[in-house]
Amino acid sequence: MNQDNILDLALTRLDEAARHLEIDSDVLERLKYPRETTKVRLMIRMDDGSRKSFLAWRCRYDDTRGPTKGGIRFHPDSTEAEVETLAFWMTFKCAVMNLPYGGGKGAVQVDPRTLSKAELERLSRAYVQAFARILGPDRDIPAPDVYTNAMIMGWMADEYASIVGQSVPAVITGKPIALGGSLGRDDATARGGYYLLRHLARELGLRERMRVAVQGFGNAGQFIASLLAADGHSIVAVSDSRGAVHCPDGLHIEALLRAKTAGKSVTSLAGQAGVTEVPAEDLVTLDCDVLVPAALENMIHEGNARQVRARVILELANGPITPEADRILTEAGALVLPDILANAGGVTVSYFEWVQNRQGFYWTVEEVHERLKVIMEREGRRIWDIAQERQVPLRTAAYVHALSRLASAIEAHGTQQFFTS
Ligand SMILES: NC(=O)c1ccc[n+]([C@@H]2O[C@H](COP(=O)([O-])OP(=O)(O)OC[C@H]3O[C@@H](n4cnc5c(N)ncnc54)[C@H](O)[C@@H]3O)[C@@H](O)[C@H]2O)c1
Repeated sequence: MNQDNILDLALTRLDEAARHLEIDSDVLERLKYPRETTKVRLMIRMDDGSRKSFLAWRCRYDDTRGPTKGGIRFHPDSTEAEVETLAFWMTFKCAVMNLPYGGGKGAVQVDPRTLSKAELERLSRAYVQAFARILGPDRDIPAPDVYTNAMIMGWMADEYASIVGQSVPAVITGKPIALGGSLGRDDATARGGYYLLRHLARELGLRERMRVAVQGFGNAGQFIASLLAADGHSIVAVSDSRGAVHCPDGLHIEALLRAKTAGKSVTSLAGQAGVTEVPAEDLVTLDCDVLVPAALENMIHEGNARQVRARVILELANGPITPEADRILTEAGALVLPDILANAGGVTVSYFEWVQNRQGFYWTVEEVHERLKVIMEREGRRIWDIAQERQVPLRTAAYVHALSRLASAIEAHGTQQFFTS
């Protein structure tokens, strides 16, 4: 995702939502641009004694509803435009879920697989040193994203504590449990999507035993497959970067998980009873009731959208459907549960972690699940109702819902009408 116009493309969602609401022009002026994007060059010592530099960014897109919140990605293709687009999405995701946060995002342009563990630690600490004046539990709160994890968050929290001279666990979420992480954070994204799907199953016209295809068998993909399989649904296909496997009677999830734990591809199951290997790109076109994109951006595009046979798509990945593909799917009658709602379970449990850190009082996993369920069902229902009332796709309804919350917060500071009347 490194085209220069990706933020412009993302902003078309804002314009579309604005057409359904009567909002002050101040609101759009505020939301059309990121509040601040800081770019730095991080310099670290490599294991061989040399020094190497890496570009890094932190964007705080909008903080009207609270401190900015969003992950840090370590990826060789990261760009400033991508960071700003992801921060824009976070602004809307937090508003959809009514979390008291604005949206932010960060990135380092690096392939972390080329670094040793010690170099990775130095890079993570250098990121916090560079951005410490922007970060803070009431200012900007990072979390993991692509190729960053709980250990990296632990190093970052530790570095922040040394800079400010005290432990401040609420400055970063997605930490290891031993350092103040929340129970239930590991499967939160998938679990949120699972609660949403279960809650709206009747309205979505889903049958009691669904056939599900999952694209991307990583964190989000493995957990959603396990949760749905445990309820008796059939996972008919899964894919990873190396290929896909298909079994119309349902794949054996435990065997797939074992293969991944052993470092093998899902395709290693091919050849077992009824299991065939198919090219990874064919997964989205297979016959199923629910398609779950849980890999990367732009996987469903103009070139394959017409072949999608699923009637319901649960977007666990961020931005897996291009705007053209979205139009094709909507015209064909597919129902897309959009990313800013469907994968918001992750940031919601991050919010729970921040709350627990600030209270110094920790919840059981059952409490985390119950609170997540309540929020997913409440906001999912509201978005379903908006879509029905206004006869718009669920994605537009989610943006309308978020924009009305953002507009109320921005307008509460006084609108043009207030100052001129
Ligand atoms: N993990 C979270 O909490 C979280 C929260 C919100 C959104 N998301 C989004 O969900 C998506 C997946 O995140 P994750 O944390 O599960 O990442 P991950 O790295 O654990 O898993 C990604 C999976 O996608 C597979 N993949 C890569 N290219 C593929 C291809 N061409 N075809 C099929 N599979 C391919 C990889 O092999 C891997 O199995 C991303 O878009 C991420 O932004 C994740």
